[in-house]
Amino acid sequence: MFHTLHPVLLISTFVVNKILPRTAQSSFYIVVATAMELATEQLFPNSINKQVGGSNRTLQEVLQIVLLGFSITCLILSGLFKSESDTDNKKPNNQIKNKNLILKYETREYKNNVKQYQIPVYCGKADQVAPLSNATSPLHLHVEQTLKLPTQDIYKPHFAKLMDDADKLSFTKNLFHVPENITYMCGNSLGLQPKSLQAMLQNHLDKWAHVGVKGHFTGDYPWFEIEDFLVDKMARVVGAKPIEIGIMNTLTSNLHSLLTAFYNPTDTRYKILIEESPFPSDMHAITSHVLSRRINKSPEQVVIQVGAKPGSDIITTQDILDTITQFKDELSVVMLGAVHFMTGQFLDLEAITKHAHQYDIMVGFDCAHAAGNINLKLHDWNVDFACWCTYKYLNSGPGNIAGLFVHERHADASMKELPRHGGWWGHARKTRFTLTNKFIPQRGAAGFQCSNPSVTDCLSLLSSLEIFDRAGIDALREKSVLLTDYLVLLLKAQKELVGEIEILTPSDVQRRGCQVSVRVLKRDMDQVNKDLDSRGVVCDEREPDVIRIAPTPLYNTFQDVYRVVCEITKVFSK
Ligand SMILES: Cc1ncc(COP(=O)(O)O)c(C=O)c1O
Ligand SMILES: Nc1ccccc1C(=O)C[C@H](N)C(=O)O
Repeated sequence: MFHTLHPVLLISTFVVNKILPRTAQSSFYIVVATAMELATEQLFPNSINKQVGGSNRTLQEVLQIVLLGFSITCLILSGLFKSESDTDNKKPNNQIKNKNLILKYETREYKNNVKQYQIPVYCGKADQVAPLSNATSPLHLHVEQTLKLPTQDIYKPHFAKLMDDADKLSFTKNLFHVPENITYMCGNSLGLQPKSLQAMLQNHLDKWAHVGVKGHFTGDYPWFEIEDFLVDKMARVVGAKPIEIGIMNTLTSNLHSLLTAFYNPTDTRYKILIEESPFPSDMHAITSHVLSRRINKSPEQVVIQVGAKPGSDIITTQDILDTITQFKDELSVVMLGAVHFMTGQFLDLEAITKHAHQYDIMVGFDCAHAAGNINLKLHDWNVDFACWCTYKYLNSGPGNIAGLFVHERHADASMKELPRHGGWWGHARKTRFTLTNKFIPQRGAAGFQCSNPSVTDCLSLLSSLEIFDRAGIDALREKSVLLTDYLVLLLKAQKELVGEIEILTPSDVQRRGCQVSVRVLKRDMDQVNKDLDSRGVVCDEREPDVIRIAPTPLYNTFQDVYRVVCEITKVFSK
């Protein structure tokens, strides 16, 4: 049928079908047909009613038949050329369009964040779709779907305010003392003070002043069971069951207790795997165990380290798994930093644990930079043990009491299976005061306690955990992903920063928390940090050349992030 049609008819039909929605096309052809009939009447007024040739039809009737045929042909053809506007009406839900932009989404599951995000896989003008280079982030999705803005607005100054206005968690900032005239981005080192703490501590001091020793068993928070007020809340923050949580000591001393229990060197299995540049305290703890156990091996023979490939700062999961496989018969324990203090890389705890368990290797993590930062699932990921401090993202104050996790499956282990540093607070509560000399540990992580905890420490932690309960760790993580995504996006967009800085932290949101580590390439890092400080931006630095910036969802805003990037840009523009 095609080859009999006039090319003009084909082209005009194609154009009309591309431009008009189907509903408008039929009206268009009827108008064209009527216009042609009217034009014939005007041009040939004398011939219009005459009979054509030998037939008994007038010219007008013949014209009407021809034009009707023309309209029907055009309508048939319209089915062959799909209109852009028609696809708009039946828009598949993985595609978003506005006047200038077409974005196509692909659903990706972020198992560690639980949530499913749709990631834009290409972006461009409707007729020249191009791969999207830097729009692979949940922030873009949030913008398109929640704020209904074109993604290019992300770089405009009013955007940060729009994000803050849309933030369901904006109420939490006011629950903290935020230093005046400062943009504080240092929750990775020390969290801010909850406003509720002062009254809590004052009540505690008043109670102590008024009732003395009776305070152990009286008042709102009887000191004898003070940790009970924290355990459930802490369990929710790190994805654990209450039986798996201990509130005690400090991070490094908890790591020592856990190594005593879980590091069980034998003649053949005595090695410990740790990352190449761990926080020094972790390495000190491990090497001191090698010496104190008198296992007749040097730390060099015991400690295996896995690092990033040359030229990279990031350790690949595959390299960790391969190292475990390589030393599978000699490894006793894998002990890694869940979020690396320097690079901000978040390891795949679940994959590492699963892999090591195949070879009966115990797996533990230092969660100093992960607790309160990432919505951990320590129970579900089957981690054997973990420890963390509470003064960073958990805002309990400098040097405060720490957390410890021991998986439920070890809850009833005997002292022989999991030796614990005995102490009366870890002893079964009912007989704690019978002063028996036989140590019977409490079930679960509580059995790792030694001494009665500092009540001021516990209340300090409680004031922050109450805020976590109000906000919810999943919602906080969701905001954190957007905040940090925004920071990275803005940093990458500043032409003044090109060649001046390099971002170390993984770009994949699954593999990082809120912290972004930036390497200062040409300038003196210490001077850069001082300049930021003088401009009211508080970050921190790690030798030799890294600045750490941690937008913290509890008290940082999108406007804070915008301001920090402006100040960083000014420092590097000098
Ligand atoms: C990863 C890591 N591990 C261990 C520590 C030491 O913690 P603490 O002094 O509370 O024992 C820190 C920070 O101080 C840390 O960042
Ligand atoms: N507790 C401190 C006391 C003084 C100075 C720093 C700290 C830190 O916590 C540093 C942090 N652990 C880090 O990731 O570098």
